[in-house]
Amino acid sequence: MTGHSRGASKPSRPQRPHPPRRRTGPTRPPVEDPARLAALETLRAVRQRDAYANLVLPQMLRDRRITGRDAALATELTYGSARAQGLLDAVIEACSDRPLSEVDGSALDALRLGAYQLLRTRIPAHAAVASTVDLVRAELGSGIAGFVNAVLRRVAEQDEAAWVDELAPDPDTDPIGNLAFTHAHPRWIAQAFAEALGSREESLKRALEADDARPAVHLVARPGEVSADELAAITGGDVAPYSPYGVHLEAGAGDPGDLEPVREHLANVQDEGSQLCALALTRAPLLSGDEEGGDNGGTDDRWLDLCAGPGGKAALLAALVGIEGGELIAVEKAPHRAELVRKLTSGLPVTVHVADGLETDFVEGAFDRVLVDAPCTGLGALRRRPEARWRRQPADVGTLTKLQRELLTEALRLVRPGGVVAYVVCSPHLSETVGVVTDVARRTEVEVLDAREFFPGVPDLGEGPHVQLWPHLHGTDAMFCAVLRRPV
Ligand SMILES: C[S@@+](CC[C@H](N)C(=O)[O-])C[C@H]1O[C@@H](n2cnc3c(N)ncnc32)[C@H](O)[C@@H]1O
Repeated sequence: MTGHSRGASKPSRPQRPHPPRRRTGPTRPPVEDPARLAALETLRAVRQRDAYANLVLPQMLRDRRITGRDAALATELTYGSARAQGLLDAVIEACSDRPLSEVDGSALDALRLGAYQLLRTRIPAHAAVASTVDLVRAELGSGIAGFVNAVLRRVAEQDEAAWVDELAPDPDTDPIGNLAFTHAHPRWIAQAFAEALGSREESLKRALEADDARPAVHLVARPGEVSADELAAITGGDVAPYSPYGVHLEAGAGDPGDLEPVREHLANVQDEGSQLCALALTRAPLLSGDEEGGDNGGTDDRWLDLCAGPGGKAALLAALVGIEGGELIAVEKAPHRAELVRKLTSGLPVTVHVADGLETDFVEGAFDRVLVDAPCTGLGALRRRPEARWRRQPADVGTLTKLQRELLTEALRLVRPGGVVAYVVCSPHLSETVGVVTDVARRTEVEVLDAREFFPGVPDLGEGPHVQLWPHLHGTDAMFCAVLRRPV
């Protein structure tokens, strides 16, 4: 994250007349430090092989039998360091005698881990520096350990607020850049949020803050099997505010995959926003396709999920259509993700097709309701995918919007006259949301419904007709949902 400093030149190294602030605390931690080692190795996997921290770390913790406080510490340090990477890198670079591009990758992982502890945790500075340097010495040798020690000591000379003050773009001339830096987001993402929010700075600040916080885990109770009240009682969670099937668990409440209702397929892990978007598809009124049918709706028993993997929404939709004796067809292009759909929907009336949604054998008008939960940048779920914000690039948007438009157009061909299509993305980026829907609606004969009607009880839905959810307003991922009906 270079280019965040106020001037064109690199900021001069801070020269502190006073001794560092945080020099107290426990003595050096033991070299045996499974939590930090797991964090360091996960950060390395993320950097070297584009791994996902939230898949690598839980597996590593299980394999190494790291539990309790150590597991909590490893999780906090890994996800926190991955999330704050751009901010940490700017500080590290300001404290280093060489550009980041010349720093050994493994040393950089360790520096991020150390800087995160210094700037964003209550771990005493001495312990943060010493434990990181010990790891580096053991793994990379004394030479690099000396470099890491020197940089981290400089990082420790001031707190996060002071570093932000020194390194962030000027709030008067670049308010979005300043907020992006402060809340550890790439500038282009903060810009995309600002455009979706209508450029109100206070909203952007709240959106970025919420995006930077550790999210609660949400569960969905399987309709017809268990109620949200029962699921909340079993798991110790709270009934969700908007989804009738939702339950919120406390942030950091352990691995939800270990919960009995999840193991027994009575519940899945699913963000409440995803639940609401799937439910919106089921709530939109159909029109009859026959000439005399008026608005009695006609058939409503064949639903399609055109981009189903890994299957969260498919499971909810299938449970609901199954109650009325209908079925869900789930299409997924990636075979391994289609397998996840099969697992997640076992016992439900679902047929899974491994196919490209643009090239299926289905005849035109074969379905009553179609969900297009299109591949997207995922900018709406950054809080759940720690490293994603630094991996995504602005160029990804153009490739994705082309596919999104094609999938939505195909969904409108596959739905019957009078049937409905929900277009959903986990992103607030206007190109992926309003841009796609507006473009397709201009080329296709379609009725754009006011999607807000299908989110009953949910506040702050703006002027419509589409719905954009936000972490800071709704406690959900930033899901977007448009509902379109094919004219009869
Ligand atoms: C946003 S995810 C869907 C999430 C899913 N609906 C859920 O709730 O679990 C998009 C999925 O579309 C799949 N996909 C991408 N291109 C596709 C295509 N052309 N046809 C069908 N599926 C596709 C991706 O592999 C990915 O699994």
